[in-house]
Amino acid sequence: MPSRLCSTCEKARAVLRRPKTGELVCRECFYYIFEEEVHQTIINSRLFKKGEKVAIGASGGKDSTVLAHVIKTLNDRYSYGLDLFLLSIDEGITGYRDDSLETVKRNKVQYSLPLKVLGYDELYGWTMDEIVKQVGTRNNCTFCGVFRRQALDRGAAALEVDHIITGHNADDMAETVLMNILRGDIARLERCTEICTQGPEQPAEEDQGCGDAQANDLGGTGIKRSKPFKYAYEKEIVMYAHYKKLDYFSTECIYHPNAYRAYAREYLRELELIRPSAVIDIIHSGEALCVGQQVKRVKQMSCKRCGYMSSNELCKACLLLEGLNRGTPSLGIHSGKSKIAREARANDSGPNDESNIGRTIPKFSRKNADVTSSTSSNPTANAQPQIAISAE
Ligand SMILES: Nc1ncnc2c1ncn2[C@@H]1O[C@H](COP(=O)(O)OP(=O)(O)OP(=O)(O)O)[C@@H](O)[C@H]1O
Repeated sequence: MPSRLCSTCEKARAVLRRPKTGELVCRECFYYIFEEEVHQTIINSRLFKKGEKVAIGASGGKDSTVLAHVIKTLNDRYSYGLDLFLLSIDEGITGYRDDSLETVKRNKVQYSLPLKVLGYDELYGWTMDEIVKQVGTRNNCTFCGVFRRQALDRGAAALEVDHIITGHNADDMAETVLMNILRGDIARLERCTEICTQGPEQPAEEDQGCGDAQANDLGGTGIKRSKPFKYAYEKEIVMYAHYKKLDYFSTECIYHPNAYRAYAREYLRELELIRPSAVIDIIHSGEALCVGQQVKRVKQMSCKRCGYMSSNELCKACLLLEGLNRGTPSLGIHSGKSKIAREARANDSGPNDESNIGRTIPKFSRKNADVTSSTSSNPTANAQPQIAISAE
C-alpha cells in the first residue's frame, strides 16, 4: 500500500483499507471506529440496561473473542454498568472444541471475566462425537445448533443472567437472510434481521448450519439474546483480532463441511466480488421487508416435555434427543408431524418427567454443575433441575 495518511486522523500512516467502507485508516483509528460502530449499534437499539447481567457466548473463535474484548472495553469506556460473564458450551468435539475451550480459559484470565462451561454430555447424555457416529456428517449440524441454543439458555439460567450476547456478525446475518429467501421461508425472514430476539423460533427442517444459535433456531426460555456485531463485517473482526493480537482459536469445526450455510456463504462471497456492499445491503433489505398478514407466524408455547419455549408441543431439542435415544436419529430431524413426534407426545407425562431427558438421565451433576432443587419462577428452572453456578 502506498504511504498515505489515515483518512480519519490525517496524521498517522494508513495501514489498512476497511472492507466495509474502503477507507484507508491507521491502526488506532481502525480500532476506535470499529468499537464506536458497535457502541452506536448498542445505543441505537437500546440493547442493554444498566446493571444487567450479561453472558457472552464464548466459543474461543474470532467473533466471540473480539466480542468479549470489545464489550468489556465499551462497558468500561461508557459505563454501561454490565455484569459480564463468559459462557461456553462444550459440544464434545475432540480435536476442535476441547482445543478452543483452552483458548476461552485463557480469555477468562486475560479479560478477568468469570467463565461457565456446560457440556452436551452432562445436558443430553450425548457428545457430538457420539452423535456423529450415529447420524453421520449430513445432519449433524442440526443437532449441534439446536442443542447449543438450549444449552446456552441453560447456562444462562445457571449464571442467573437474563441476556446472552453472541458473536454473530453481519456476514452471518446476510447468509441467514439468503438462506431464508432460498427456502421461501418468509416467516423466519421477517425476524432474522432482528438484533435482539426472545422466545421460540422454529428451525427449518433441513440443516441449520453450524453455530446457528441465531435467528433460525428453536427453543428459549424468554432469555434475551442479542447480536451486537450485527453490522460488523467478518473481515473487520478478523483484522481487529489480528492487529490487536487477541488470543483466539481459528480452526473450522471438523464436522462442519456439509452445512447448507456453507453454500449461502460461498454465494455471498461471489456477490461481494461484484458488489462489495452486498452484505450490508442484504441486511438492510431484510430489515425493510414487510411480511403480509397471510404469512403464518410462529406460535409460542411451552414444550410439553422440558418446559422450554417451543413452537410445537415438543421442542426440536426433545424430538432430536428422542430420535437419538431410540436409535432412529433421522426421525427427530423431521417436523413435529412425524410418527416419532406423535408417539413421543403421547407418551409424555410433562415437563418434569426426567426420564425423558438424555440417554442417561442427565442430573446436571457431572463436571462443573451441581444439582439443587428448583424453586425459581424462571421457566428454565421449572423445566430442569437448577444448576448451581460454579464459574471456573
Ligand atoms: N460452543 C459455544 N459456546 C458458547 N457460545 C458459542 C459456541 N458456539 C457458538 N457460540 C456463539 O455463537 C456465535 C456464532 O457461532 P458460529 O460458530 O456460527 O460462529 P463463528 O463465526 O465460528 O464464531 P466464533 O468465531 O465466535 O467461533 C459465536 O460467536 C458465539 O458467540
